[in-house]
Amino acid sequence: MGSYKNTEEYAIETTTKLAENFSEILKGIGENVEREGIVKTPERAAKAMQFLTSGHCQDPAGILKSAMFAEDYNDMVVVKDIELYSLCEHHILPFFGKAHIAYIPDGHIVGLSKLPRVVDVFARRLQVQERLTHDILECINNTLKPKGVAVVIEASHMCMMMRGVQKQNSVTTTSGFRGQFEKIETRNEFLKLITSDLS
Ligand SMILES: Nc1nc2c(ncn2[C@@H]2O[C@H](COP(=O)(O)OP(=O)(O)OP(=O)(O)O)[C@@H](O)[C@H]2O)c(=O)[nH]1
Ligand SMILES: [Zn+2]
Repeated sequence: MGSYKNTEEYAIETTTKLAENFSEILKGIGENVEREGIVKTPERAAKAMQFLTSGHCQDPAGILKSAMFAEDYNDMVVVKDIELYSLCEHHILPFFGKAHIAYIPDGHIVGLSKLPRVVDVFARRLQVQERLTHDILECINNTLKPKGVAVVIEASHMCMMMRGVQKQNSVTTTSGFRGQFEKIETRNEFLKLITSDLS
């Protein structure tokens, strides 16, 4: 009997192995792993890590393909302010912020919710912000095959805030553009829409 409601979502052998390792980490930082507050922490941390990296075994192209609809709409579709939480692969600390996505259909539109789902699949991996941006961009480009696609991510990195250089207010922006968004007017229209309140 698991003590967490999401137990069935995780491979139990992996949870067990990770929990053993987290227990060693706790000992390594001088904790008493028997004390009441943290006796279940190795298992909790294991499940949290499994959740935060669960995108490694999900199929983002399949998510898009599950809701593509033939539609004769040829203008820009923008979904902005998609919140994201990922882990930097250097320190395994969170980076978090917003993704903005646009595409121009070429015969097919995609269910709107699928774009944030694709963001989550790629964010729930060990990442760098640049690769996360390109993963999302290429997935949409190769699967939906639109006339153009654009992705902008703005994020803050805990490894630059809590430790290291300790800068609390820096925001990193990454972007990628394909197809019609490589034209400056189309790109500018998208950038204007994501910075306005009217998109
Ligand atoms: N380009 C890029 N760098 C990242 C990202 N996340 C973290 N980093 C950086 O990865 C780098 C790793 O540099 P190292 O010098 O090997 O690590 P470090 O000694 O912990 O570096 P400091 O963070 O400067 O203390 C750091 O400059 C981090 O800021 C990311 O998404 N993209
Ligand atoms: Zn980092």
